[in-house]
Amino acid sequence: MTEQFSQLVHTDFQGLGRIMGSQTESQVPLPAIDFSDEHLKPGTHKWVSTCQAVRSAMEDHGGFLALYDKVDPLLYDSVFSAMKRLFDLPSETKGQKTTDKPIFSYAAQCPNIPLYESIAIDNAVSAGDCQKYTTIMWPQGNDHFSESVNSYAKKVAELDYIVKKMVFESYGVDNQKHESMHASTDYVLRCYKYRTPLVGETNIGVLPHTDSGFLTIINQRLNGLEIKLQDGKWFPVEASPSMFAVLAGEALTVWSNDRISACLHRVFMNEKVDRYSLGLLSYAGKLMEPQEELVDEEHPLRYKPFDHYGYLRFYVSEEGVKAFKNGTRIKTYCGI
Ligand SMILES: O=C(O)CCC(=O)C(=O)O
Ligand SMILES: [Fe+2]
Repeated sequence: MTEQFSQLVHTDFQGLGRIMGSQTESQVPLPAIDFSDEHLKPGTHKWVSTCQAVRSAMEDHGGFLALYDKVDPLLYDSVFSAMKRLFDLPSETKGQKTTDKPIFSYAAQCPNIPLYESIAIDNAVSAGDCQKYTTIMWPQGNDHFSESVNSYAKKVAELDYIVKKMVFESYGVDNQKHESMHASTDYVLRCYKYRTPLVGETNIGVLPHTDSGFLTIINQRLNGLEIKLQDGKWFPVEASPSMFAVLAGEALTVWSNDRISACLHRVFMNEKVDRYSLGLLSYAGKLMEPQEELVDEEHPLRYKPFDHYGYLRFYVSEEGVKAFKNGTRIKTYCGI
């Protein structure tokens, strides 16, 4: 892992660790929203009611479960077996530089989350970029890897596109703005592996945290992901090929001028086999600001224009780490 990320994970999660321990499992579920219905088309009743459900879940919990059947179970098996082979490569191979963007392309052996390992594939929705990434990891080539990763990322990006279109529409923000943001969105496919704990070792996979992107869409191979609900309880997400946890990241908080808080989530390792999961994260490639439709007397402007990659660089700076400990990272970076 990069030294910077190690420091970030180490210090970040020390502060967050205090949140844990006093919470019990939630009895009220996180809303599950159906995106598999073929009648879910813009303009229909179903579309309008789904937009409302998305907005409510985002405002209440910072996320929801999407039931989405466009990732075929065979593709799900294929991409997770490709991931396993990626993680089986030597650390020096996985740790190679694959992008200039500050997206923490490889993280492992973080002192306070020893089970966690994570790899990021930049712009996985592009067949060419998947191929490029694959050739760095396997100079002899690995078509199974690049093809399954690219097909998977494209399917999940379709869900990301629909969810964002609905969020924009639910707040009365023009669809043109959505299209323009979509055109400059960078998608990163992040793969996670958690080894089983040794005797006496922690079963914490990742301590409670929020993500720095706009949306994160997680699909897990094994249970372990938990989401903090409005009532303060933790909701455990069930693993399934057609169940995706859609989580608001800090960029969505800025976009929404604080109407939507980033989703707090964590991972536990409760099983006796390694856990794999996948997250499609989206970053704004262009400067982004709170939507004017979401600024009024009751909701005065809370953020300055936001440079997403600037934020990722700030994230690992001394000031960023300090702000994180105080729970003010996004505010310190671009708050008014
Ligand atoms: O493994 C998961 O399901 C989520 C991991 C995660 O939240 C993260 O690393 O940001
Ligand atoms: Fe996360």
